[in-house]
Amino acid sequence: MKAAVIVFPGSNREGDVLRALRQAGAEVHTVWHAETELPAGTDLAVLPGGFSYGDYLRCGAIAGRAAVMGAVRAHAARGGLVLGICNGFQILCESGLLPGILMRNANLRFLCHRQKLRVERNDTAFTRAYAKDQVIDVCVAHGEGNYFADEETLRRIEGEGRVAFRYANAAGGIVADANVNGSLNAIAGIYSEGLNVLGMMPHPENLIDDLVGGTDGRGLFESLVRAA
Ligand SMILES: NC(=O)CC[C@H](N)C(=O)O
Repeated sequence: MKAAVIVFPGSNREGDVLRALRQAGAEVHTVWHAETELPAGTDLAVLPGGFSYGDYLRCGAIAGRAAVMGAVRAHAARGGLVLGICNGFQILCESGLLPGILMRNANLRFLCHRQKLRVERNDTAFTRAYAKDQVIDVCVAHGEGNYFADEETLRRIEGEGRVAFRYANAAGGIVADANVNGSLNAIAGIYSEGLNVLGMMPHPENLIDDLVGGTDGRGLFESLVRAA
């Protein structure tokens, strides 16, 4: 599997996601935001976490209009896989590749801690290595992760089974206490209509090694390598 990790000025998780992809067996290339093409034969484009363009305007707003996004959009339109994590999710929403928007966390604080997620479905390229409704441990690290969409969009996303992950408690319960940033319907990640684009706020790439606290994040990268 060939993956292209896009780097913007201010990205800071590109090394983490590169390591997670390599560990799962992918061939990984980094691509600077000013490029207008992805490496030939790219299966997966990854928008990593960070603070692209210093989070000016809104997180991801400037990166969403970067030159490389034309190539990412074309890749997605061909059915190619795209993964956006945290700032990457914000960029996907800002570029129109995914519906809705990420607002300031409800408590107006930057959140940085471990968090449980419920895997809503396991029949996509991103989640085959997990069980449906499995509760996984991930890390959250964001100031603007409060997912919002208008009523009709939300109904469509839910109706089409496009919620990938929800913030949950350890038993998989979707409860107010677990919804750390106030997202609508506790949404932590969503798919595109074709299920080939995934944007998610938490960081699975930061739990891929027992040495740093766990390996629940590995399944996502293993699923992608298997799918490709
Ligand atoms: N870790 C990240 O990608 C952070 C995303 C963004 N800068 C925020 O604070 O919301």
